[in-house]
Amino acid sequence: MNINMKESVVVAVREAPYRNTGMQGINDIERSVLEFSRECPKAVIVDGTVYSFDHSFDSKVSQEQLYRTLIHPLVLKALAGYDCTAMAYGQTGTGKSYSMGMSAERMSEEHVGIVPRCLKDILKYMNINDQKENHAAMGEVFASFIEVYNEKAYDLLAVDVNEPLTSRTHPRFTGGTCMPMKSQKDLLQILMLGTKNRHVRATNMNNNSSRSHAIVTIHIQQGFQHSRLNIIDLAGSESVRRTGNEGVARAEGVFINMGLMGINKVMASLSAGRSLIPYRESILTTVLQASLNSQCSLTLLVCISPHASDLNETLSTIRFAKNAKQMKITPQLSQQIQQMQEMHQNRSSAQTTSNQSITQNLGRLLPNSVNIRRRPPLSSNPGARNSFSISIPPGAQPNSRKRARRAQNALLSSSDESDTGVAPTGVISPTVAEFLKLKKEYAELQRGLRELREQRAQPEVQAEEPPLAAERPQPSQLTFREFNSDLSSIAEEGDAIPPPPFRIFTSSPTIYNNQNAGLLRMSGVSSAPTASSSGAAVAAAEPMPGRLSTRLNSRQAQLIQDITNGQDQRPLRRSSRIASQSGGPPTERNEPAERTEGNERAEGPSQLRATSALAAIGERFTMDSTVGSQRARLSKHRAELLSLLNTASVKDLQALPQIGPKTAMALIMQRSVLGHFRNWKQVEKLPIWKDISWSRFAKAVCIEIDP
Ligand SMILES: Nc1ncnc2c1ncn2[C@@H]1O[C@H](COP(=O)(O)OP(=O)(O)OP(=O)(O)O)[C@@H](O)[C@H]1O
Repeated sequence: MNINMKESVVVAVREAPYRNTGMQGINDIERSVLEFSRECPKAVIVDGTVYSFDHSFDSKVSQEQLYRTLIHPLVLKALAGYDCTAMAYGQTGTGKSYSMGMSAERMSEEHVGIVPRCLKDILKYMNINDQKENHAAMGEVFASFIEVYNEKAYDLLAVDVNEPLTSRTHPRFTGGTCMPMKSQKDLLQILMLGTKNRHVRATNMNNNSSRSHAIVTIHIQQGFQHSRLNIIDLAGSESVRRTGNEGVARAEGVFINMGLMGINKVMASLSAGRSLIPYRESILTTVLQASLNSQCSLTLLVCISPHASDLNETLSTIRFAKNAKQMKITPQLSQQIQQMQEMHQNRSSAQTTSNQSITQNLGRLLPNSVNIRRRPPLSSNPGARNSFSISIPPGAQPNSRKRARRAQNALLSSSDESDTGVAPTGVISPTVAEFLKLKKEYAELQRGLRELREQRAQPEVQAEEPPLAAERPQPSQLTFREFNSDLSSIAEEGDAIPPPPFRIFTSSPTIYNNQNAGLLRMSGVSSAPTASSSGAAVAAAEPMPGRLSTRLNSRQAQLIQDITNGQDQRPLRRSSRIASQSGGPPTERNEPAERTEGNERAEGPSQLRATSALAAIGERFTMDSTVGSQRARLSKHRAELLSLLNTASVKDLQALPQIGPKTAMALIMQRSVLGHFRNWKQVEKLPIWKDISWSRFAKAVCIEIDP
């Protein structure tokens, strides 16, 4: 098959089948306003006027035929490293969700839609299967599922789906949870999870009308190359008069139309070849910035109704399709990939001078004022990759700093020897089943905490009951216990802690996530001019299951404190004081912490997590106990603290004693290079500790005590 990689916009129309009128269950017998002619297979005749597109499909077209003709070329492009988008647009009830295959319902093969078919082909082409040791695999595939509902974006795979990723007040979008895909079953599971959480409602026009715009993104990672296939099911444009919606449904309709209008404006600007595209006018376009831009191949499927009563909407949809065709898009491999390819070539062509060529390549990116120098490999870690550093003069302009940082990230990823391999080291990809298990545990934990709070809120009832901790094992406590026994056993094996198990693709090269900075930069909203700062990105990726362990620990700390200490006012360490000032443990997402005078310093859940973990540390070491249990507690503590070090952001790290901004930054950089810290010995040998700073730190966080 010949694929034109440079073909920019492909537009196709699909006729919807007749829908039931709802009047005594008789089929609609209106005359169809659509005609399709054999002589002109790419055209559709709407009420006598001919409109030509790249493809036109009547209502008899099968799902397979639609996929093969329209989407399969896009899949091949995505596999070749191009970012691609398939988008369905049209009036409500015309079969957009059906075509896209967003549903996880069991259905016969003939009804399976675009998303599962795409994934099936991608997995097939990349030789990926769910066998444990899959050496033949040519890369990795991940999928995320996001919806935009009422001008807020939600991660449908997040631990807490009610927490918006972005809203009018917080418009930064950094992408959603990415789950590894090894089989169709994995996809089915995330579709089930996503569609269960997605907003749908019965309206006059559709029994199962999507009230949100949904985006499934399939990330394809092949060595240093990362491309995305975005599959977008837009909610149907609707006329409030015809749908007869009232109240919430009516408001939803307004938001749906607002998002669609935003897309129209973006498309008009791209058609006019303007450099300033109004992505910020709606949350939908903010989220779609990575999928709807001048470099991303677009295939638009417009679904139109054959009913005469829908003629106005059909004509409006046709106009939309015509405008889309005018868009000036030049699909190209992202600059990042080009750079990486260039570097790769340089490296393989001259092995001995490889580092020089990387430096030279990067040198071109950098302003003259910024110097690159190469550091020797970390002697303590035999597997450590060569590390580089870029020194930025204090007076450098903000732009120079930005470019330097970008180059530093590229440098880090290029110095990663795994960049030509399948996966970056230090990242474990959990299965969907593992994720669901974690999610269930988290739900149990929340329930347990809720029950606990309720009981604490009723002291008189509680007084009649036996003490809570001794009497009734809460589901959350059980979870904690299991979780801790895992941690302890890991700790006993030499403090080895698994790295954060989940990978989040974010829009910006956040220091937090830059284990493979090149990869991260290419994902999410790749070229967002308002790329988020590391802190913001961490906050936006908050429901990141990879940091669930830290969340569990802080919850645990709270639970233990609640049960054992009650209102105990023992003096705490500095960090613990911060925790207590900040109003204690993190609150649940839907119940923001009350802002009191004292807790103003606690700036976010991640900060709270770090500080409350420290509170737990303080508590743990002031309690009397036997030597044996102290030893167990110490290994648990060391393991937990190491886990914190492996997951915390720059800001979180600064909550630890003896860690200032510079050390925090250096720790994060080292973590990025190494993948993760395997044990405390490795941390101790890092070149970041000056003179006696390590021993001070170790003393302050109680990890050097040998019980
Ligand atoms: N080509 C088709 N073949 C068989 N059934 C179809 C076809 N197109 C749509 N349907 C059916 O029509 C109904 C409405 O379709 P769907 O929910 O996909 O519409 P929609 O455009 O996504 O609507 P909304 O925008 O309100 O979400 C569904 O029951 C779907 O199964």
